[in-house]
Amino acid sequence: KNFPPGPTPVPFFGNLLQFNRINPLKDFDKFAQRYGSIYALNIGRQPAVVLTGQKMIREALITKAVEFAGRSENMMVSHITKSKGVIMADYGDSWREHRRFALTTLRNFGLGKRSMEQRILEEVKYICAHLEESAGKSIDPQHLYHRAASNIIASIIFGSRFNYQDEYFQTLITTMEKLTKLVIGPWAMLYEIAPVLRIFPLPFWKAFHYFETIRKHILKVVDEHRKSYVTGEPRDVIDCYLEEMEKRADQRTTFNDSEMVTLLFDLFVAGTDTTSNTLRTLTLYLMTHTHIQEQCQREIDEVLGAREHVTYEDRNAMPFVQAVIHEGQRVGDIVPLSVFHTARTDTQLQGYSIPKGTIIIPYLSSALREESQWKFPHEFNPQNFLNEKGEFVKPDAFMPFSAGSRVCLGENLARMELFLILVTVLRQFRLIWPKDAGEPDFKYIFGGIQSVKPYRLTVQLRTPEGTCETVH
Ligand code: HEM
Repeated sequence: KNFPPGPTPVPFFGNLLQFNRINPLKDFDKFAQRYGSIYALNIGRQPAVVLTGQKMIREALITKAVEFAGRSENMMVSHITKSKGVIMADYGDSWREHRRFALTTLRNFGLGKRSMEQRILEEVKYICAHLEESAGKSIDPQHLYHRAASNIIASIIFGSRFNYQDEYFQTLITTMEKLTKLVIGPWAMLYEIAPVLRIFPLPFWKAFHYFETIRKHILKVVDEHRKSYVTGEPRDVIDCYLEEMEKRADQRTTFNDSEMVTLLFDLFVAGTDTTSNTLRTLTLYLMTHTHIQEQCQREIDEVLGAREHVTYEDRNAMPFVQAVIHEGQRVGDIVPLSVFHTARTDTQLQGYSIPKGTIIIPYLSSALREESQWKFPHEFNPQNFLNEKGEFVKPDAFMPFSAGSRVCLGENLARMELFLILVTVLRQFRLIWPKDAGEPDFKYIFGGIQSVKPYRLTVQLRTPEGTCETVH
């Protein structure tokens, strides 16, 4: 009663068949035009509410943050992770304590001697070395960015980066990729809408097996850490977690090995494709908008001069580069439907009744290209983030990290990575759309984490002295 309006569902599938499987976002827009900024859907038998536009999303996720901060227990991924860790953990003590722990630890000073910035800059050297080797040839930057983003997380979690050919690293990454594909694919959907199928050996069983492989991999590293860690001298997130467990040993605590494994898994999964897909989108736009690329390079050269490294602090002196990165995130639209929330209690939104347990879908893309909020909603234009004085400004509708109490906890790390990687790469290389590559395609492959289609890139060293430090 008094539930928001929406398209009529059919038995078993709900409204799922009314969405285009290749790109359902147009259908989300179509329903918003018909029913307004809040409308109802059925995902199978599960009632859901879609929030469209920055005002509606903010009202639910910020003004009523606690009411809408739940997570569903009925998704395949929550069954695989047993709702532990952070991403799929329901609102409660364990989620709160682990979120707080992760946020504190990810801050610069939480990880011992090597700061976050140093860890990122170390990885940037490898990116540049790879690009330098490829100068003049055309390459697909997908793997390079993906491995770099995974390695930054690996260095934070495990204490060291991996050689790109390392067998352990390869297995971990490929198993995670296979698992991610399954949990956001059609088999997961079937698992969720037809529980009766769960007993049959269908491909979704593989997802549980993959998680088990990852769990064992991570536990092996945790055991090694247990033997070598020194209290008061944490090298990485694992050491910090072990220390926290020791501190809490006498109290009732939610900290234990299986929560730790899922938290590490969460950080790895959430921090890899998101950042690397954003870098791919930005690279594509910079290659094909050379005047914007050159303006970034002029600003970078002016601010850095002969200095060896960029620092994160430099962003304050680079409003244009900042605007370009934010614009890349806006058009990149990497997590279009956020991670679904649930209503934790019976509540109200815009005068409608939302019963406890309703799935809440924050349609983040709708805010990122909302016509009333942006000067140029449908084009790649850094002016969206610059005022008339050329200063950097961030409009309220910029919410690629979502908002409220569940807002992405890796936001600062992601922003630091994007800035340090992009500035270093642009300082040393010219990014060129290969002559024989035809017309660039800016269309997306839809997904829980969205990406542009694969493309090829050519790089050229900008100046003779702009070579990278050699790494072995
Ligand atoms: C450009 C990069 C990134 C984007 C666009 C992004 C976006 C998001 C979004 C939209 C959510 C869902 C928030 C919600 O439920 O409302 C999220 C959650 C999360 N992200 Fe990110 N993310 C990025 C990078 C990262 C990185 C680098 C990490 C880890 C180090 C990370 C860790 C997480 C975690 C743990 C959550 C779950 C938070 C919770 O449920 O309390 N993300 N992210």
